[in-house]
Amino acid sequence: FVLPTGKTMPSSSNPKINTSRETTTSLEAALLPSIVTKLSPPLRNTIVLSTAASAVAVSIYRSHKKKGLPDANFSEPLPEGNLGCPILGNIDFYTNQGSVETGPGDFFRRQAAKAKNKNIFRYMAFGKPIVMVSGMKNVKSAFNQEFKKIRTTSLMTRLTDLFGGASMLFVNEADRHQFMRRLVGQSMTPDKINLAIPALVASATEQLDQLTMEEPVTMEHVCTNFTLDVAWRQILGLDLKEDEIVQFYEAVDNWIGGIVDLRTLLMPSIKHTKAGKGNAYLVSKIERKMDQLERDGPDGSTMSAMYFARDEEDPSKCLSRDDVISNALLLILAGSETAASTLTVSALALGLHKNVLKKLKDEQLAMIDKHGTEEMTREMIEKDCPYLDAVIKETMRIKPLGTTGAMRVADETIVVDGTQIPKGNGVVFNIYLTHEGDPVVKEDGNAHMDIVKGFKPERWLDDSTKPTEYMPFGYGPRFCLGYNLAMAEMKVFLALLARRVDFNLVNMNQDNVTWKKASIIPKPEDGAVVELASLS
Ligand code: HEM
Repeated sequence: FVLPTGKTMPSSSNPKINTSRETTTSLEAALLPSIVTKLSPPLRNTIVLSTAASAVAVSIYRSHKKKGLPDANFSEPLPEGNLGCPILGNIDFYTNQGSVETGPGDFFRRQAAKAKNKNIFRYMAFGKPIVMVSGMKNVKSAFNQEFKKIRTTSLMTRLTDLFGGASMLFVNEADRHQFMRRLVGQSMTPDKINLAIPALVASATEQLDQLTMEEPVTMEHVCTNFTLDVAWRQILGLDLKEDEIVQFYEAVDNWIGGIVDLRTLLMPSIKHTKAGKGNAYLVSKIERKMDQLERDGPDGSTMSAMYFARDEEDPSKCLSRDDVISNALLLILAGSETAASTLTVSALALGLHKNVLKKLKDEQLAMIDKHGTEEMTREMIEKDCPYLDAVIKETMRIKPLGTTGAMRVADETIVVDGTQIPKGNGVVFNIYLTHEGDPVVKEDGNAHMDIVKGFKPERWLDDSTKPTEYMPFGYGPRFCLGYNLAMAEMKVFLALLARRVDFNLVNMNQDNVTWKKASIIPKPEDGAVVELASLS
């Protein structure tokens, strides 16, 4: 918008221009009404700049308004929902995402509470109207269109940069996505998980051995260290020395911290952010591991299974180095924080409900009676620990993913629950709102979603009380690929925890549970600080 002032046009080049005002150029003269050209340069520039800025604002406003319009080819109405400011959208999406009362995702719960149909409503963020879909019927209807009419979007390119853009999460072609899932999935079959159980037991034991009765223990740290241990040992197959382990933890922490921090998305370049540096560290570790695998051949790690995987449909096909890097990053991100947070919430729930901890311990004692202390296989955990399974399911029912899964965009207009989601709109699911609507568990004032009043693992042990509106691992073609590993990892940890310790919460009690405002899966505000009452 800066005007080229101070230059004199030669009068011969355009005789019509009044050259008596030295600072008037042909461009200005052509663009401005003659009265404006007679004004002094500062005033003239102010008017021109304001006019230009207003024109740009009006054009952005109009284009955003257009984005919120229905598809005229469809008769269904748009879902309800206030899109906020036409340019910035719902400001509190950025400023008021979570609350200490319920954790992340509070923005969506407030929006849902305002809508008549809380299972489908609109909001606006990142300059795009987004439709939030909840309830299994609606989720199935929308997300069965994955790859056909909706796809994940690189709307937030910063995120794809941080994730590794070649991972399966950002692949939008059905065949290529299936190919990646087949190959990466070869490392996650029940048989492979069974082989990984000793490594999971070793990782859990390593963390539990460090517990002490001398001072309070923050369970979030213990659970995070456990899942990170699984990440470097089992997923990446690294052999880290003590000081390198600390470096690894820090890198993952900075990297994931950047992904959940909206400010990272606004940076012009992520390279020099903490998140970018964490990402670069991990990529270098993965690169070196691939060199080692190439040199020394396969080992028992998830990385090795991915690196050497051949497609059973066409054995000449394998994952490229970039594919392996991006998917290894995805596994660390998808697998570490999610499982660590869920375990931390389980620890909180066990501290709040000592009767549940007692039942869990009794089940483990029976397991020891039957199999001894040394042996643990996937089959044993599956067959002999129904209560352990119920505790984890109940934790994930009450505190699933706080916000949404990956953002999708509608490539074509789709119809869900009698409303239209116009082409170009964002589409996301909400797991919390889906669980909240379950008819079997619905109780007065939604107490069933309260970790104090509603945490009842027993509901999972009887078919008549089992929730059916339940999707903690997502839905459809993108259903969590790490489901088997996640369940095994969490079960091994909680089984060993219940065998070895009894504990009391230090800061929280039945009247006082608070949550961190921002995280992928909700976490107690203090990280579940406990005092050990016994340790073996
Ligand atoms: C408590 C633990 C976990 C929870 C709650 C969880 C939840 C989810 C959810 C909700 C999705 C679907 C996202 C979407 O559709 O937008 C997903 C996808 C995925 N998860 Fe998990 N997950 C967990 C653990 C893991 C683990 C341990 C791994 C692997 C090490 C893993 C790997 C993946 C992958 C690769 C995808 C993407 C699949 C695709 O795009 O096809 N997850 N997970």
